[in-house]
Amino acid sequence: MDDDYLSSIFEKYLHARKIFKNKEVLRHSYTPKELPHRHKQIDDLAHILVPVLRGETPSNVFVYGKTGTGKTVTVKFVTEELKKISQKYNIPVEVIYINCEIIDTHYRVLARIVNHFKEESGIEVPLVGWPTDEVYAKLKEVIDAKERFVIIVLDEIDKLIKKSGDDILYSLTRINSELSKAKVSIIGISNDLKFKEYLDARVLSSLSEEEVVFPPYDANQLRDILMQRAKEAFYEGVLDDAVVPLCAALAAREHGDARRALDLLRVAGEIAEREGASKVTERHVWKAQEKIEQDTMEEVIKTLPLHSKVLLYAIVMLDENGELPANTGEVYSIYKMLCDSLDVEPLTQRRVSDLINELDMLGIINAKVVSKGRYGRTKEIRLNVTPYMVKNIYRHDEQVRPLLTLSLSRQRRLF
Ligand SMILES: Nc1ncnc2c1ncn2[C@@H]1O[C@H](COP(=O)(O)OP(=O)(O)OP(=O)(O)O)[C@@H](O)[C@H]1O
Repeated sequence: MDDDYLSSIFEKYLHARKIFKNKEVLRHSYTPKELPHRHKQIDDLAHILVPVLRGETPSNVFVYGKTGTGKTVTVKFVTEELKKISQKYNIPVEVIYINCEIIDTHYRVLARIVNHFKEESGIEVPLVGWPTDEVYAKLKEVIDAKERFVIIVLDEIDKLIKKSGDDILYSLTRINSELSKAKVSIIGISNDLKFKEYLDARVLSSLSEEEVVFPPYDANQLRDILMQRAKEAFYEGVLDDAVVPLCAALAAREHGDARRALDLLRVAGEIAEREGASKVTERHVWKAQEKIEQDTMEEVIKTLPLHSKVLLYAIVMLDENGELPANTGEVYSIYKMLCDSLDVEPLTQRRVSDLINELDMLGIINAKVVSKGRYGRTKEIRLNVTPYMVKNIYRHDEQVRPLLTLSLSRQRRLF
């Protein structure tokens, strides 16, 4: 790269029209002051929590709806307001927000609650090491130190239950009978309704004393949400008229996900900025869509289990050798060779056939069943991502990195 090239990049940036006035407004962590199209849910939650202001314990609530429907932001919005108003009237309310995707064990949830009060109690539980019973006893002690309401928000509660079972909910939903001064209420949030099956019937009924449902947004609603955020995020006149409706329409297709809509708008702006463009146009939105899809796919591939990664690499090798579409048997024989070179025990062909279906469902490959007349039916397997993408991911993955040095013809000669 020479000096001229670099200085031309700087010049371009310097003279480019500014796109973002405040990009933070489009980030997931930003809580907007208004939440269009969530009045009903805000109202429902407010009515469920209002007993606090009269000195009564609110019911537990189960909040559910698909991803990006505004559950977290609405619960935070309502509980923040509740805190403000309770302070005004000197009613002691503590809200403890716990993201169970990160804090995902019984022990860690209890520790997080105890540590919320550490300044007041002087007690801090380490991240590991204490017997769980002892942490629970401390939790009761610190919570019950005074008369107050404690609202515990368990966001992504399904992750906690799947990983650690429902003991934690069993304890927390019964805790009020063991306290003398404080009162505890739980707000559980989830985008996965199936997790209810993992719950004991009594736990489920006390968690869902009240339920608040968040339906997906439609394209018009997403447009309003984006418009409101776009006004603060972009300079005036920078967004082409078609940009917001297109972001809204694309995200509405993805089960009405406001997070996706905001990401599309932000990434489209970033792409326009990088190009030195003076306006964000539909073309930038389409590019943003492509980039987000690629990033999501990369994330999915990164988190595949080992055997699926090996299997995918067998398909990549066949693709690079011009041998796709292939059938399950052909893919299986390469997969076995690759397992051998990694020193891992291969799975059976039947199990691998299931993994092929899973990769197909994830959109990484295409496995179409075709009829071969009297020879029965077989699968035609094709790759849906580029070999380049897969190799790039595997380069940073110790377990499968050795596969990158193998060549198909050499492997075949060896076996
Ligand atoms: N009505 C709304 N008005 C403004 N912004 C919204 C609205 N609904 C959602 N958002 C924004 O969309 C993004 C996703 O919302 P949120 O995190 O609350 O979704 P969620 O339902 O909790 O999703 P998940 O189940 O994936 O956690 C956030 O950036 C949030 O600020």
